[in-house]
Amino acid sequence: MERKKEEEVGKVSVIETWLRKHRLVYIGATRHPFIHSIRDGTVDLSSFKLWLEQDYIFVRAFIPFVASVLIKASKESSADACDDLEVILGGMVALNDELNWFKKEASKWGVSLSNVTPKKANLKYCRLLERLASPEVEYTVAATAFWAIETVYQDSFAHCLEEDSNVPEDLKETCKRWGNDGFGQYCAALQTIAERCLEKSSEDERKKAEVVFLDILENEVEFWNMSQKDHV
Ligand SMILES: Cc1ncc(CO)c(N)n1
Repeated sequence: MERKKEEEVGKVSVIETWLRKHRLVYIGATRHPFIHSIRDGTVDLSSFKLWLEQDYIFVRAFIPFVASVLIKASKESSADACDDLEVILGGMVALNDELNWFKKEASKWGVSLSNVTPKKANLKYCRLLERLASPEVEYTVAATAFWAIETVYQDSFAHCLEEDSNVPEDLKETCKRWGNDGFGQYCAALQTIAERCLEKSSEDERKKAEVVFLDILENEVEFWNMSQKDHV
């Protein structure tokens, strides 16, 4: 039924196809037990603090990756890519706010960010970011990765803000940080960029982007696991 309708309306986007094909992995990354525990208010606070410390390190490593996407966007010559630069630059500005937010949030919880040792899953994810920042990685692949990384957080934390949730008052700020509508629109803009690139790209490039998409989802699952593991 659904398929027939799509044929009438037009073809399904590349990203939509992936989301269907890899639905279980995507759900694993965006509906993780750690996220459920924030959503229902049963979260273990030492897990939350551990996540906060580790995510601060991740975000610091994320910034040079986003800068690399910005550089790639600036070299795109096609006319339809001219707005990409502004969207990505907006993302960089938001990351500056985010770093300040981490510092504020850490002091609220009595967490020190100055001497955090990155855990294995975090190091692994940061190394993936480093590889993806390389000039050899095509803009399509990098833009897809960027979209996926932001979207996992957006989808996860927006889930925590749904009406039937029971997020503790002092964790609402965190959920809003990534779950708010503005961040949702930003992720939609990143999706538009990635999708446009994917539609124009070669089969080979599209395949590479799909592999990276899956790699990111798996790293996100491991990142959530890491936050819970030592504290269950
Ligand atoms: C692990 C991780 N993934 C995605 C984001 C989104 O910025 C983040 N802050 N941390």
